[in-house]
Amino acid sequence: EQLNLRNDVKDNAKAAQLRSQGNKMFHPNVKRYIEAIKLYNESIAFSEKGSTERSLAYANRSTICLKMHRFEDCLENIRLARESNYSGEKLNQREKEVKNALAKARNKNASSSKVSPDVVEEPELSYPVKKNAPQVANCLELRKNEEYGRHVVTTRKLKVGDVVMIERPFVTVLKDSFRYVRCDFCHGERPFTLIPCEGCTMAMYCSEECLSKAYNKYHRYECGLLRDMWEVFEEVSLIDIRMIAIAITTFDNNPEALKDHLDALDESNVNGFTMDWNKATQQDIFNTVHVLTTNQERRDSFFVAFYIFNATILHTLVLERTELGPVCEANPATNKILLDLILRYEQIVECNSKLLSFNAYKVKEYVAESFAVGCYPLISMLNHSCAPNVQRITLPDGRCAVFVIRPVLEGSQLFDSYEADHILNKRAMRQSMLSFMYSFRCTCEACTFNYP
Ligand SMILES: C[S@@+](CC[C@H](N)C(=O)[O-])C[C@H]1O[C@@H](n2cnc3c(N)ncnc32)[C@H](O)[C@@H]1O
Repeated sequence: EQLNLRNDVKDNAKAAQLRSQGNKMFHPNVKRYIEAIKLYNESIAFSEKGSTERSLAYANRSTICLKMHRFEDCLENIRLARESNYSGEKLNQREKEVKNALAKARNKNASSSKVSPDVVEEPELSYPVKKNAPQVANCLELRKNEEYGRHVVTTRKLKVGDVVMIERPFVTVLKDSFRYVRCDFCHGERPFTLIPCEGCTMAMYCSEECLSKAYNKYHRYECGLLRDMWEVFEEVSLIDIRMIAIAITTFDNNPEALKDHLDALDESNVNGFTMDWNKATQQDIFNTVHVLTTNQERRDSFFVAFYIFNATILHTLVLERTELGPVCEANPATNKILLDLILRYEQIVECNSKLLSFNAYKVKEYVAESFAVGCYPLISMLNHSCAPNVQRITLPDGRCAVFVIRPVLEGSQLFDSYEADHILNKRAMRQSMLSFMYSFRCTCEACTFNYP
């Protein structure tokens, strides 16, 4: 009650309010079209299916598309508005206008010899791949010791610019500011044509295909919880619930099968560097995430209590609002495993999640802007240094490439930076952040010699 938890429901009045805010941004004296599009999208997400509000928001979005010469997108919005029972005449005129403009643009393109498609160069691994793990160069090995736990070592000398890992994320969640700009499933930037989930106000998709893939892969278990979880705990809890959802769908939506699998799993035998990814099932891949470090034994009891508190709320909501409720009620052992997993993944996310970023152009310089948070099974094996020798770069499709940024000697460990590079942060601040979030005291060269 104190957290003011409530079901996420469509709300046409709120949709109308958001659309009118969008209209203010669209006004000829303001012309902040992207802000307007975001507000129209939020209005679409809040509106009920087939409602006047939804049709008006699509119609307004079509106006912006026309203004921005996005003719195909404009036609798509006209189609969506009509599908939502748009009743006015305005769209007929707009459709004519846009079809003419489109025909002209096509004629112009046909007569122009200059066709310059955007060619994006994709990085490739700089060395032959591991036979069992094509996402990793064959010179990388996973080792384990007292000081660092599991860590990644190179068996050959590496030079600056080498690419040694390119990995797909196991799970990702959009950051708030991109919720009404990017597809919640593929994260493609499609603000002009997003369509909403009909069950919640938090997820929009670039296509029916992504909507249905997301639903089957995880959204059916998170749909009713996302808004509350986001309002109370922000992104971390959203990845947590998404990981639980993926775990359950991986076992054919059967939590009992997941429980049996976990009961039989020997965690000490799971090693993503030696596993055969060419033949790996979804369950094998799930195992590599399930065994990521939680640091639970190193955490202060205050934090463990905090995680338990969060997990209890999430668990209660899952029981109340998803189809897992009756299953858990009938089987206390499954209920317990669900709570254990929520608590475990909350902590896994805390110390293993990475930002997915793109290069944004802001006031005369490019800066890395993060649009999502994700978890990568093998990249999670990289330990931290405030003077790292590798750097992660997000590729357009969400894969993460690991580049060497300082020469690395044969037999040395690869070190990533957990957003605590000595160039950007003072030692005291880095150390307190690392100890708070990752439960270790950093003894890297930058900390030892107090690099400026
Ligand atoms: C993303 S995991 C890295 C892999 C981890 N060593 C393992 O065994 O799973 C992050 C955790 O590794 C440990 N870690 C990372 N960098 C470290 C370092 N420089 N020194 C000691 N421990 C470190 C901390 O426990 C941290 O929370």
